[in-house]
Amino acid sequence: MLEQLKQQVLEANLMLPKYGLVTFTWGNVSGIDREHGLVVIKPSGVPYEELSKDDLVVVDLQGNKVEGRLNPSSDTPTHLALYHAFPNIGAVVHTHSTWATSWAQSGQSIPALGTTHGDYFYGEIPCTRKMMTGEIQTNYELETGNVIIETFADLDEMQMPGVLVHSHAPFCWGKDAIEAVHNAVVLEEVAEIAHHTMTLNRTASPMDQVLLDKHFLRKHGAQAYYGQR
Ligand SMILES: O=C(CO)[C@@H](O)[C@H](O)COP(=O)(O)O
Repeated sequence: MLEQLKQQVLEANLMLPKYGLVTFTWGNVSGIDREHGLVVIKPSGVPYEELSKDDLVVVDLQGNKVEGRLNPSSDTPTHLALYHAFPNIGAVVHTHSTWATSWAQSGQSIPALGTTHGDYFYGEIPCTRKMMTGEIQTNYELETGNVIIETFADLDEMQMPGVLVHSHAPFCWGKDAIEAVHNAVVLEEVAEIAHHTMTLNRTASPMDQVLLDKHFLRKHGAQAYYGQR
C-alpha cells in the first residue's frame, strides 16, 4: 500500500513539469494513506529531474517525519490541514502555475464562464481572503490551510477541487494524486481561458446555471452534484 502510494505520488510530481505547471521546484504533490494515517510528500527543494521514489518523505498526520532522509515540502502543514478538513480527498497539489497564480495575486475568483470550467469546477473557483500579518508571522503554511478551509465553509470540496490562495498560488486536490494533478492542469487552463475571455469582453457573464448543472452532473454524476455528505 505505502509503496504503491509512493509510486503514484512520484508519478504525479513528475507530471508537474510535464504539463508546464512548475518552474524550478515551485510545486509539490502529496498523497494520503488514511488507513494507516500516513502522508507521502515531495521533499523540499529537490528538482523534479532528480526526484526518485526513495527521496519521497513520509509523515504522520501531525507532520512528524516517519520515513525519509530529506526534509518534507515546506507546504506540508497546508497539505495536512486539507487532509484533516476534507475527509474524501486522497491527494493535494500545490503549484505556482502562471495563469492561476496571476488570478490568485489579483485577489479575484475565477468565474465559471464556460463548459470547460463547468466540467470540473461547480461554480467560480474561489480566491481566499488576504491573510493577516499575525497569521503570516506565526505559521504561514498552517494558516494557509486554515484560510482555505474558511473559504470552503459553504462549499463542497468534491464539487470544487481547487482554490486560489490570495497573494500566493493555487492548491488542488482529488481522489488520488493523478486526479489531483489533472485538476491542477484544468485549473491552469481555465484560468488562462478566463483571462482571455475577460480581455475580449469585460462584461462576459458566468455560464447559465442550467448549463453548469448539465455539464458538472454529466461528468461527475448525481452524487457529486447533490453533494457527498
Ligand atoms: O509556495 C512555495 C513558496 O512560495 C513553495 O510551494 C515552494 O514553491 C516549493 O517549496 P518546497 O515544496 O520545495 O518546500
